[in-house]
This record gives sequence, structure tokens and C-alpha cells, in this order.
Amino acid sequence: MAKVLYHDDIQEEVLRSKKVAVVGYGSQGHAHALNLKENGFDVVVGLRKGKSWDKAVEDGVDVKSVADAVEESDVVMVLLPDELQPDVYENQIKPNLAPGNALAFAHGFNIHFNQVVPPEDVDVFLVAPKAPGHLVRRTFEEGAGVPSLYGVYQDATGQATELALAYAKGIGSGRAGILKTSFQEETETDLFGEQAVLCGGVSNLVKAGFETLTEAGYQPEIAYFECLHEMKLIVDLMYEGGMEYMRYSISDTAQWGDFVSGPRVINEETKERMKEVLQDVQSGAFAKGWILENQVNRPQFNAINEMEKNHQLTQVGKELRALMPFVKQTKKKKKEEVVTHGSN
Ligand SMILES: NC(=O)C1=CN([C@@H]2O[C@H](COP(=O)(O)OP(=O)(O)OC[C@H]3O[C@@H](n4cnc5c(N)ncnc54)[C@H](OP(=O)(O)O)[C@@H]3O)[C@@H](O)[C@H]2O)C=CC1
Ligand SMILES: CC[C@](O)(C(C)=O)C(=O)O
Ligand SMILES: [Mg+2]
Ligand SMILES: [Mg+2]
Repeated sequence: MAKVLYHDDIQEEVLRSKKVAVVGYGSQGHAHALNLKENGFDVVVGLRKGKSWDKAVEDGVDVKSVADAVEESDVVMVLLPDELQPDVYENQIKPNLAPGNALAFAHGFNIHFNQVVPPEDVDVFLVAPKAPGHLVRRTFEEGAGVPSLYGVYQDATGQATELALAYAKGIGSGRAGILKTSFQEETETDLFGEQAVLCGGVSNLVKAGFETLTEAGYQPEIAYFECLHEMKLIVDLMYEGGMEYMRYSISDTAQWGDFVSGPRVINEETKERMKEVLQDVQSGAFAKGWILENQVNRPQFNAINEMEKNHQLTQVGKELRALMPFVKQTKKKKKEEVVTHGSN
């Protein structure tokens, strides 16, 4: 089994003497900044004036321009959207980095695909939580945490590994497990996972199930509950006890259907498609497409996003969630977070 590190395995002193600039206060940024701060680390957030700036001030965090935050810090964690990082790095971060500083990321995309090329005299490491930022924060507040991967791309000071581990512990991942990786492995597995399984896989599975039922004349509300709402409840069981706990809780009829009908939907052919997705990630074809899409102001991204918003699944979901006070409450909280913490 891979070596998994926990809270007591890691010394955080190396980070205690340093100042950390968290650049960005969105999904990951607010979680890293607040978790580190509450763990007693010296944190400044780097931002432009706007919604995130106001929210960070409201949260009681020290906020400065990106340039000033970087200039006064020793460790710079870049938590801007991936597609904006190269420009902000070139104009506001790089000119303010000093030899011996550390440059850090929560995803290896820009280093791995050479969109950010750091100077040789700084450490470059990665701490990648395996969770959405709002859950990095929420689990921390609950006294739990999410797993993180750490990796070192460049070790100029000889301290990069120690720093990465202390940082991962600082955001609370010592409670869930910290695993060593490389920038290449993190980038490729993360992109594959979100495209084929966690986001692209699940959302398209849910949508296909919903459309199959509604096109066959079943009520959209029932299709929504069956294919989307209950997904969370089933996945919660997997999270708590793996496939075996989910299968223990469901009926034997469902388990038999899982065994005989599941592979009619997800099978060797699906795996072949997954291998193609992985191949595009590994070859850099996906990255190239995403970089180009951003260079021309996201015409495809925006068009698909609009279509998804108008899908019957989205509309019926809104109506049903409004009638479930407990979900509405979570949703309200989430909406506030989305408004105040940017995307995701
Ligand atoms: N989302 C997630 O859960 C995960 C993300 N990651 C990685 O973490 C990194 C951050 O992603 P994520 O948290 O989703 O990002 P978000 O889109 O949530 O965060 C955007 C933040 O960046 C700020 N920002 C945008 N442009 C600028 C700029 N020019 N100058 C200063 N601040 C700016 C925004 O502020 P403003 O309000 O002013 O726009 C906002 O605070 C990425 O590398 C991503 O791959 C890794 C694991 C999971
Ligand atoms: C699954 C999507 C993710 O990789 C994440 C939350 O871990 C992301 O990039 O947001
Ligand atoms: Mg991820
Ligand atoms: Mg990702």
C-alpha cells in the first residue's frame, strides 16, 4: 500500500516561521486561507478589488493586492482559475518572487503543460485537495478533513517537501490522509477523474437516465428524484463504507439489477471511451483545446452552459428543491458561497 501520512507524522514548524500568500479567494482560496489562519499560520490573501476582496475582508482575513501579498510572503499558493494563472503569474507574481520563496499550486495544470515557467531559485510544490473547496472548508469546520496529494517539482531550498507536507497539514488534510505524487500524475489523474467519472461521467449518466425516463412518458419529478436526488444518498453510502456498504443497504433486487444491468450501460465500450479521454489528457490535446477555448472567449463553453441551464432536469430540480426546506437551506448557503466565492 502507498504510504499515507496523517497529522502526527508531519512537523509543521517549517511553515510556522513563514508568511503564506493565498492568491485567490474562490472555492479553494477561501478554504485554504481560513483553515491555515485558524490553525495559527500567518496568512495574507492576494486579490484584485471586487467580490472576493469584500468577502475576504468580511471574513476577517488580511487582504492585499496580488503584488503586495506576494512581495511580503515566503510561500505563494496560486488559487486562481487555471486559465487565468499564466497572465497573473507573469505580471504580478513573478516580478515579486524572491530567491528561496516557494510557489505552490492546488493543481499541476500550468506547470505540467508549461504555461507557468518558474525561476530556478524558488521551490515549486503542489498540495491538491481531492475535494471541492467548499468541502475543504466545511469538513475542516466539522473537525474532519479531505485527503490531499503533495508533490515537488523543484526543490531550490532543500525544504520543499517539508513545506508541502506542513501546508497540507495546515489546511486539515492530516485528518484524512496525505499522499505523495508528481505534477504529472496529479494533473493527469485529476483531469481524467473530473472528465470521465466525477463531473462529466456522473452528470451525463444522470442526464441520460432522466431523459430515458421522461422520453418514455414518466413524470419528470419522479425521474429527477430517481436519477439525481437519490444519487447523493447512494454515494453517501459509498463514501461511508465503499460499494459493499451501499450494496448492504439497498435491496437484493437492486443489487441483482446492479450486477446484471449495470454492465449493459457501463462496460468495455465505455472503458474504451475512457481510455480515449485519458489519452487526450496525457497527450496534452485536452489542455491545448481548453487554452484555445479561453483565448477566443469561450464560445463553446458558454453555449453548452446555456443549453444545460435550460434543460428540463435543471428546471424541475429548481422547483423540487424549493419545496424541500432542508435542501433549500443548504442550497441557500451554497448560493451565497457561489456569489461570494466565485465559481464552482
Ligand atoms: N474548485 C475546486 O474545488 C478545486 C480547484 N483546484 C484548483 O485550485 C485552483 C483554484 O481553482 P478554484 O478555487 O476553482 O478557483 P475559483 O474560480 O473558485 O476562484 C477564483 C478566485 O480568483 C480570483 N481572481 C480571478 N482573477 C483574478 C485576478 N486577475 N487577480 C486576482 N484575483 C483573481 C477571484 O476573485 P474575483 O472575485 O475578484 O473574481 C476568485 O477569488 C485551480 O488551480 C484549480 O484547478 C483543485 C482542487 C479542487
Ligand atoms: C472534481 C473537480 C475538481 O478536480 C475537484 C473539485 O477536485 C476541480 O477541478 O474542481
Ligand atoms: Mg480534483
Ligand atoms: Mg480538477
